[in-house]
Amino acid sequence: ERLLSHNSDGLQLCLACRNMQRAEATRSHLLTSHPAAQVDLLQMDTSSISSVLRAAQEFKLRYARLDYLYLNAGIMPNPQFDVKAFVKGLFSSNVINMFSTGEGILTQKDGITNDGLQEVFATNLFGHFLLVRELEPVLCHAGQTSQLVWTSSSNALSSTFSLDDIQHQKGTQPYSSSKYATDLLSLALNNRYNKQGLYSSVICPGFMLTNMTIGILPFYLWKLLMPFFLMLRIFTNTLTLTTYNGSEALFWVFLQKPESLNPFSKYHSLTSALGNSYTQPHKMDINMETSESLYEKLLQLEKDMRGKLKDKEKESHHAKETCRI
Ligand SMILES: NC(=O)C1=CN([C@@H]2O[C@H](COP(=O)(O)OP(=O)(O)OC[C@H]3O[C@@H](n4cnc5c(N)ncnc54)[C@H](OP(=O)(O)O)[C@@H]3O)[C@@H](O)[C@H]2O)C=CC1
Ligand SMILES: CC(C)CCC[C@@H](C)[C@H]1CC[C@H]2C3=C(CC[C@]12C)[C@@]1(C)CCC(=O)C[C@@H]1CC3
Repeated sequence: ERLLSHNSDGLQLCLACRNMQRAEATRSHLLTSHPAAQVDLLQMDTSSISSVLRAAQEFKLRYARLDYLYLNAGIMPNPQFDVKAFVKGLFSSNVINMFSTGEGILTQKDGITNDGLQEVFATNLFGHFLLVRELEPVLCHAGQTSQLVWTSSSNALSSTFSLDDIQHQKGTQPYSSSKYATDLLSLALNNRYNKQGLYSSVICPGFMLTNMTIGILPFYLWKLLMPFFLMLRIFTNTLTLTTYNGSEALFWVFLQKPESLNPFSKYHSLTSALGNSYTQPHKMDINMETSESLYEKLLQLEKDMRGKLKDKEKESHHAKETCRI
């Protein structure tokens, strides 16, 4: 919506969504305020390898070029709020950090996808990684730049991520781990693709009340807490609260020259106590060595998963042939 308000003439949007009914509703909403806008839809479920491959194929048939790819889809399933850790945090010197990152007070219950991957990892990271790899021909063009924009989080914590368990099978903070892996992956992509004109940046929308976070507490409690959160903005500017404020950095990045952005920075949407939104970079807690190791592991996993998919296709082809005989 913000992109269209800025430039609805020259912009062609393609919304890649898992739920076509919701996608249609979004498209209608955008067309109501911007009747001349070009808004296309594409069905894609980032948690499913075959869906991502199909969507990428379809995209390449429809379009010759992709200038901006917003990698925003994300889940935080079954969030559990640790009241004890929260109360302890309230009386510690870490209290502001707790409200801006959610560190130490949230855990999740992860699931397994049909491909056999951890659901949070597959949805938040691996599906997007595959998509970027598949869309390389439309993203990399001589003499032109393209940009990947990842929605990461202030909850991306190195303590929750391990190179020995990139899917976070063993822990209880898959969300945080997937977001830290996002930061690492963006750096590795810059390292590999900048020469071909493809740049990657990471943003953090701050804390917003959305479908993802609303279930953490009962709805009436959020309502009651709203004045408290607005007051807290005096101490931390990370409480963006609305999606409009949260999208500030996503929009800001669109306006920048990709070459001018720092691959080690995360661009934060922030909102001041007076309600003004702005974007500020913060250095990420990442290094090139870990980022390259993660990239190698993702490439290996991609190879394994493609192998499995081929075997499945062969099996079903064989079953069909046997049926015919
Ligand atoms: N809310 C917050 O405070 C923060 C959010 N973020 C990040 O912002 C991003 C947006 O989240 P937010 O707006 O808060 O939450 P929402 O749940 O409102 O949005 C998440 C979006 O991702 C889509 N999505 C989820 N899973 C899949 C999938 N498998 N395939 C395709 N699309 C999928 C959802 O589709 P559908 O409509 O079908 O559900 C939805 O549109 C996420 O990456 C999140 O991690 C980061 C920091 C803070
Ligand atoms: C008075 C209390 C009951 C208030 C509790 C508030 C917390 C539930 C929230 C405070 C900071 C929030 C936060 C997130 C979730 C909800 C809080 C912990 C995120 C972890 C959501 C997902 C993200 O990507 C980052 C957010 C950081 C802040």
